Amino acid sequence: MTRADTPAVEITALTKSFPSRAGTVQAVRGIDLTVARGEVVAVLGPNGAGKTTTLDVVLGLTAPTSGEVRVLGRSPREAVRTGRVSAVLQTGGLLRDLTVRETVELIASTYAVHAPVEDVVRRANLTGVSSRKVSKCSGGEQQRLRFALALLPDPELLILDEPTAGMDVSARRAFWDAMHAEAAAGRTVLFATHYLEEADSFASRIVLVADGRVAADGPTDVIRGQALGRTVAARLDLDAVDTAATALRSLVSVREVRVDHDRLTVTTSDSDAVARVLLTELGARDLEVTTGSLEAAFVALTSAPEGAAA
Ligand SMILES: Nc1ncnc2c1ncn2[C@@H]1O[C@H](COP(=O)(O)OP(=O)(O)OP(=O)(O)O)[C@@H](O)[C@H]1O
Repeated sequence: MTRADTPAVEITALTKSFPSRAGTVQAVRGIDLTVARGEVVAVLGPNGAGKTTTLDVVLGLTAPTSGEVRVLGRSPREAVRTGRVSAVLQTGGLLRDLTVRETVELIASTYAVHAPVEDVVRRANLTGVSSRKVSKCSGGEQQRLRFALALLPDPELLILDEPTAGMDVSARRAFWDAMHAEAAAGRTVLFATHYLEEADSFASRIVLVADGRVAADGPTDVIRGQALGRTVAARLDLDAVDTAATALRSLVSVREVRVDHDRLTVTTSDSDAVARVLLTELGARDLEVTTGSLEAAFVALTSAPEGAAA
C-alpha cells in the first residue's frame, strides 16, 4: 500500500470499558471506522454514546480494551508525537494571563518546525483579538485559539471533540468558517458533535454512534434523508390492516410500519408515495403526514438500532 493510500484513521473492532463502582462501563462496544485522507467526517451521537472515548483512543490518550487503531499508518501515539495529528478538545488548559498571540508563540516555541505564528492566528480568525488576554476572550475565541494551536505543527489530520459545545449560533458559525478553509485545503477532519445541523452543514460523511456502536454511516445527504423521514398515519378497516402493513413494508422508502388496532403509522423518506398508495390502493382514511424535527428524528435513529442500519 502506498503512503497516499493509507487511510487517515483505521479503527477495527474497537472496544473500551472502564471499571466503575457499579461494575464495568462499556463505553465502546465494537466500532469499525475507516476515514480516507481528505475526508471531513462527523461522529454524531447523543451524550454518552462513546464519541469522546473513540477519539481519545485515536489520539493515543487511552488504550483500547480490544481492537486495533492505526492513524496515518502508525500507532496513535507515534502519529501524535510526530505532529501529524492535532486535536481541539472540549477542554484544554490555556494560560489566562497570556495574550492570544503570546499563547501561540509559546506553544510554537515547543515545536522544532511549525507554521508561522502570524499565519496561524489569521487562519483561526484571531487577528482582531491577538493582543487580548486569554481571560478576556469569549468561549468561542478561546476555542479558536485552541484551533490555532492545533494548526501549528501543520497536521495532516485534525481531530475535534465537540469544538463548539456551549457556543451560541454566531460563535459556532465563526468557528466553522475558520475550519472550512482547512478542510477545503485537503486536511482530513474528524470531529465529534451532538448537533445534527453542524454535522449536516460541515461534514461530507456522518457516522452516527449510539450506545458504543455505529448506528449508521454514510454520505451526509443519505443520513439526512434517513433522519428527515416523515411519518404518515392513517386508519383502515380492521380486516385490511395487516395486508396493508405488509404491502407498505415492501416499499423501498418505508423504514418502519407500526400497527395499532385500525391505525397504521409509517416512517418513510417518501411520504407522497406512501400517501398515494394508502389512499388509492389500500382504502385508507383520516390520513395525516407529519415531519419530525431534525433533533427528534436523530433521537429516533440513534435509539432504535433495528430501524437505524444504514
Ligand atoms: N474514564 C471513565 N471512567 C468511567 N466511565 C467512563 C469514562 N470515560 C467515559 N466513561 C463512560 O463511557 C460512556 C461513553 O462516554 P463518552 O465520553 O465517550 O461519550 P460521548 O459520546 O463523548 O458523550 P458526550 O457527548 O457527553 O461527551 C459514558 O457512559 C461515560 O460515562
